[in-house]
Amino acid sequence: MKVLHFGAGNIGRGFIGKTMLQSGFDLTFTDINQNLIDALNYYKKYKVKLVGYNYEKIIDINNFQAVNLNNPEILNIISNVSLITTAIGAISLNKIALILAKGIILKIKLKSKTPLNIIACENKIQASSYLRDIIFKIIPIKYHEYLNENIGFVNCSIDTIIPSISSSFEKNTLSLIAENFKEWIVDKKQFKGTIPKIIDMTISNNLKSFIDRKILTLNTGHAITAYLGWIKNYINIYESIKDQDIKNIVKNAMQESGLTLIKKYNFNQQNHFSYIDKILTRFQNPFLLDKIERIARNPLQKLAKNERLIKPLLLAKKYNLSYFNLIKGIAAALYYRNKNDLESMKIDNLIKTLGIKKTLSQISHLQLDSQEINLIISEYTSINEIFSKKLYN
Ligand SMILES: NC(=O)c1ccc[n+]([C@@H]2O[C@H](COP(=O)([O-])OP(=O)(O)OC[C@H]3O[C@@H](n4cnc5c(N)ncnc54)[C@H](O)[C@@H]3O)[C@@H](O)[C@H]2O)c1
Ligand SMILES: O=P(O)(O)OC[C@@H](O)[C@@H](O)[C@H](O)[C@H](O)CO
Repeated sequence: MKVLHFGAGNIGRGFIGKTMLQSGFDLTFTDINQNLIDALNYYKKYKVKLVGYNYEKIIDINNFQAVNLNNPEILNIISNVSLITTAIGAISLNKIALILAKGIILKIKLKSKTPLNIIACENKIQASSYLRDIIFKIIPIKYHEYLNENIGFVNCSIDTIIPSISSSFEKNTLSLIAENFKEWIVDKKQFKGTIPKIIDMTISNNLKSFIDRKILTLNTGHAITAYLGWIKNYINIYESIKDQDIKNIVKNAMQESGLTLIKKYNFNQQNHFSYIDKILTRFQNPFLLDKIERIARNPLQKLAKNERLIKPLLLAKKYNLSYFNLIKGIAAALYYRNKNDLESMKIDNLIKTLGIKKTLSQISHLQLDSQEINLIISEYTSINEIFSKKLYN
């Protein structure tokens, strides 16, 4: 089976590319970073080192192609593959929609009847449906029947931690370190044609709860670990989570979010709290060297209403549950300032122009004089007394 993967970054090379090749597929990577495409074509191989507690395994990855997204050949490839996956960052999905639409129109003109499934493997709730809506707006209505019959937009939940590696464990800069844990769950109902047999991919009839479970637990806790750790000048996630004050806030915030999920989906509380403890152990993995900067990236996105920090807060409010530790995490996110992160600098500018309250209301769509916004602001102003503030690196 032919597969095209958008985004040859950490998860693209370290998990999806690896998985597709191990499943015996013909894989092409595409990316906007020409240096990366050149490196993939030069080395023609890389290694993924899987690390866990008392576990290490090196996997050789080879037999793939790599093409720049701007290479005109990409349209032929899109029209010809049966599976497309993406891992480019949720905010970039709208940037690939046009090229995907053009490739699909070419496929229609070539009278292809081979189903194409598209799986957006981003940390965004129902990312493939989001991409589908944009593509449907671009492609003329006369082709929509074809799209409904032949193009599957398959939502997924994807969980495996793959850090950005600054010093590789070997000369080939494409090689990566990844954690041994992996969980990739896709929605059974959204596939067109036969569901491909992909190793490490689990098919579910109940995906919505799995997506919320992952993003509103792991990513909620990860983000809070990063923002609190940044304030305390830690570099890596494992250092931050080793700090008992931070760990307490993170664990309590994950449990606050967890109690909303238990209420919403009727999860078993003991199982869900064990799931939280397992995630905390994963954050503590010292072999990953996962930088706080990677986890804290794009705070504007992370502070959005439907995202990992605000969504559990609103759910807790709805169900009349406690949310004080989530408030601490949100306040910490507002402190994130990193010159390498444009979104954090945008938040800084907004705070300077609008003040903290209006900024937060604008970013998160919380009501200006709501109880939760007042609690966040109060935490924001007092956070400096608890931790040593660090505004610029
Ligand atoms: N790394 C992880 O641990 C992990 C785990 C689960 C999910 N994710 C999700 O996967 C996505 C990618 O994360 P990552 O850590 O691999 O990031 P990354 O920055 O390492 O990789 C992203 C890649 O996408 C490329 N890209 C960006 N815009 C593009 C475009 N318009 N067209 C083609 N390529 C483009 C970039 O050049 C880069 O190579 C994110 O949505 C992230 O939330 C990451
Ligand atoms: O990729 P982001 O920016 O949405 O979130 C950063 C990390 O929390 C994330 O990449 C995790 O490592 C991943 O979601 C683990 O499954």
